[in-house]
Amino acid sequence: MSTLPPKGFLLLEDGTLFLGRLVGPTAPTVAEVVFTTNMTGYQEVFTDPSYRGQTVVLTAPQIGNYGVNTEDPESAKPQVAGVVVRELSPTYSNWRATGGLREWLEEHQVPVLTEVDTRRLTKHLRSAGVMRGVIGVGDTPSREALAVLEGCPSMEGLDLATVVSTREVYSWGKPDATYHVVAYDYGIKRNILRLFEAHDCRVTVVPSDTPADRVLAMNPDGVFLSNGPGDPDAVIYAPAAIREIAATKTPMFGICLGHQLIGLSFGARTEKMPFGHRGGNQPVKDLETGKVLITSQNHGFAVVGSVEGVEGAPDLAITHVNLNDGTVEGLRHRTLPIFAVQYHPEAAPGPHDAVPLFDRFLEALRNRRQ
Ligand SMILES: NC(=O)CC[C@H](N)C(=O)O
Repeated sequence: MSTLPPKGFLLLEDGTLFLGRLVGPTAPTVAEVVFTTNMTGYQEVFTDPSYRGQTVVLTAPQIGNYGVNTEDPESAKPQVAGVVVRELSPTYSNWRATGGLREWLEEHQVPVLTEVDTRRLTKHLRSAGVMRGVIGVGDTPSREALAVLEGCPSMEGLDLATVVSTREVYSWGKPDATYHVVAYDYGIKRNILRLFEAHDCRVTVVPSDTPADRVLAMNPDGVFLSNGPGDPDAVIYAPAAIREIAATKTPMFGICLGHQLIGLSFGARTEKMPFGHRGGNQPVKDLETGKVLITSQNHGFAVVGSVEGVEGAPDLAITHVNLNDGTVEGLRHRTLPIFAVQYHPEAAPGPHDAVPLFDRFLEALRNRRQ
């Protein structure tokens, strides 16, 4: 018989308190509290480095029923600060499972606040905006928890990409692949690397602050700018390197944080969104074909612009917009072989509607060789 976990709480910075039961470490854990509407793919969400510095609320009412496995992680370990759920499944069943979610999160010391009214919490974050929150043990926040909450920096202005990036250069894919891509790692997800491999590319993954001349010396067919956590505007060294590579007409492709950095490199601004887009069913319109894609997303910042264009960046054209709120979801350079999307064509988790974008990048690599 397992004993009931102790009582626990989530206190938001606006004073709203949510009660539940706490599984895992009991020391106060503070982070930005965001919600995702993904129904499945919790292991991919928890291991996505873009979630660094965030506590994730899952709107799906039961999490963990298919366990965890060794194939789905998007990085070596969970990256989230904390997890908030309605129900943490007490059991799991799946042919791929190698263990339970609860045990896996406990092993990695990630606190889970369970038995929370996640519907009320999500509605609150939707109307008040995402904000910092502290998870702790008991049903009244201790003075220590309040102090920790007070000391938590805002996500705005925070460079987390540099923190999660690889320290060393490494290779992915078959050495005899046709194309060579250099990927800037701002918090890269493994499924992006798997998809490059499946598209006949070998990838050299480099630290986020690698100078442009070092990247160009690797003689890449194309350069990829990865997803990643934190405020894009705080990755201050990235735009200069991106502009230097762009000037050589090397094809470039950016996803999520990479998309935002391309925007910033050519004069655009980024801004924090009220509650972001996180989930597997965000409708995006491709303005060039008129087609609507259902996309996987995870971002809290966006490039400022609309269907009319990107503010401050006349060299960039808008290629995609979000149909829920009209925000910018895709960009391309008007004269250079550079394009980027705010959403996640690599899915993991989520729909595969946008996977053909990898073919588009491949086409740019092919064209360059001709
Ligand atoms: N998934 C990502 O790359 C997220 C980008 C950025 N950290 C944001 O929140 O908007």
